[in-house]
Amino acid sequence: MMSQFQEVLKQSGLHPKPAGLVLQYGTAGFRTNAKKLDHIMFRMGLLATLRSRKTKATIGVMVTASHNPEEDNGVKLIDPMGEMVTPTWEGYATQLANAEQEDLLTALKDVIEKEAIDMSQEADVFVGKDTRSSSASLSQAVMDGVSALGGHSKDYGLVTTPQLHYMVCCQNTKGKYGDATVEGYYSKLYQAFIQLTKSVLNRTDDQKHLSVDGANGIGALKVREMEAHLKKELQISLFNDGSKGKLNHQCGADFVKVQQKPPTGVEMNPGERCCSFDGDADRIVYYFIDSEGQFHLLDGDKIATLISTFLKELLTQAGVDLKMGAVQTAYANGSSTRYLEDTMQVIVRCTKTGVKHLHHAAQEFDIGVYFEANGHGTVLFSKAAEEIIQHLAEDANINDERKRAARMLQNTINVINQTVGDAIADMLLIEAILAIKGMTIQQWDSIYSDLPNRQLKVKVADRRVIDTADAERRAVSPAGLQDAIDSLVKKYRKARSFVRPSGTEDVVRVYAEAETQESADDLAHKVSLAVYRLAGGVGGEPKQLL
Ligand SMILES: CC(=O)N[C@H]1[C@@H](OP(=O)(O)O)O[C@H](CO)[C@@H](O)[C@@H]1O
Ligand SMILES: [Mg+2]
Repeated sequence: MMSQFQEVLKQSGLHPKPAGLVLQYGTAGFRTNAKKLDHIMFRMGLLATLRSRKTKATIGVMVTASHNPEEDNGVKLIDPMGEMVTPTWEGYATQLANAEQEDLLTALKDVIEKEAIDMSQEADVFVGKDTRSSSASLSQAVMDGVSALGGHSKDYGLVTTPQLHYMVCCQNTKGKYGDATVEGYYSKLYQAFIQLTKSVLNRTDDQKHLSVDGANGIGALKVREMEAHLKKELQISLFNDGSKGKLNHQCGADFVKVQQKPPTGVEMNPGERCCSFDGDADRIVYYFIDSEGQFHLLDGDKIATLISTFLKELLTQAGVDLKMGAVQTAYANGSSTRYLEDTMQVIVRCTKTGVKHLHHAAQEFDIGVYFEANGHGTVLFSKAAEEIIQHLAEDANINDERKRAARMLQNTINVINQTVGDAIADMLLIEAILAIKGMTIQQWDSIYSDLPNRQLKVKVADRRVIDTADAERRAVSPAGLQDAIDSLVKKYRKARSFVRPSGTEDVVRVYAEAETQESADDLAHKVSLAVYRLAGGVGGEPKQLL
């Protein structure tokens, strides 16, 4: 044990912390300019090793900054079942990250003591990285941290974030969830996809075709890898594959969602289905242009609706009574919530932003469909629900329709990545649903109409002055801000607006929706001004959108 600490001391000198630098484990781990992250990575290697000893299971560490610029990087920890690391340990991550060089051992020993960790336990850590130029050396720093504390690391190299979550879950369930290899991942997903679509006759090449914007990131590489398996049942045209463009630059799911326009680098013909991944392939959005050249976005809300409709129909056909719910955040378009609740009669929950909150809420249902509006989401099936479905699929005494539906539910379970939102898995499920329902993207889009909306950012001196309640839908501080928002919202029809400090960027986010785009833009702008004035805005006043 003594020698482990000496090793940490020695090794940490090679990954020194810049004095005074303070970073926080936020919504999606640590995320900032890559140059500031070497010590963080080393220390997260240390922490993952402790977490592995504590849980007696394999822990994952993913090096990525998702949709953020190529110059940035980040790191997130994955718990044994493939879920985000538990909040207490996020706190340890922050403590460890911010300990000055000379205090590192004390901070480390503090965690060991608080958690009563047996340092003689084995420790295993799976490490993955995205395609950023800084990712190679940063993931090496993670592995240096693991080995300094006597843990074993396995380097998966270039993988998507959801692939690494999947590996961790497979490993800790001893293969019950699948094989902990990239090959195992593809084979599980594509077999389920082929099973789902095999009964659909006469699909034309047009129906099988999908354009994918890989955001010049890891998702593009992985789509290429998987393509061969799909046996032409899905014919992908891949754009922004990383061969020339810059990661996430004018492309990718976040760009398309926030800008509400097509990415650069994608050839689009009217009516053709297109989708965009983000930089670590845990988000997906769909879109198309119509014959008038107008752009239509099908975001996480539309995806959640499509999947919920499909599952509800299958449950009815299979004749099983399982409690299904949908989980959204305040960013969900009001029309989607109304459609799910009123038309589909599905229970809808609203949580704070951040996948861990949605994931947690979705676990309350037999079948929980959760999606952030930005396209991050998946479906969770309770163990009981999986068992009921499996029994039904194998039951010799039920009619063909019920059996067919039960088998489809089974294949849906297999195609989806239940550990975390997964662009590739979600894409396969969506493509299968559209094929089975014989639906075009236009038909999908017309299930309900989005309310026009706008997202803006405001820079303030300290975004922590904004405190929110009611799943971030109301600002409780600073004084007067919520009143100001309320009186602005009243001036527009079908309007809603809220503000919250971002957990990944040093900004306050403003969201507004209303009956017309002009009203949504105007409301978002006026709320931005209120934030600027009441919450310590810096730089120039927010300008009216042109
Ligand atoms: C409005 C929005 O899209 N916010 C995103 C963004 O979080 P912020 O806390 O809003 O910066 O990044 C998170 C991590 O990727 C994602 O979970 C979340 O949905
Ligand atoms: Mg991402």
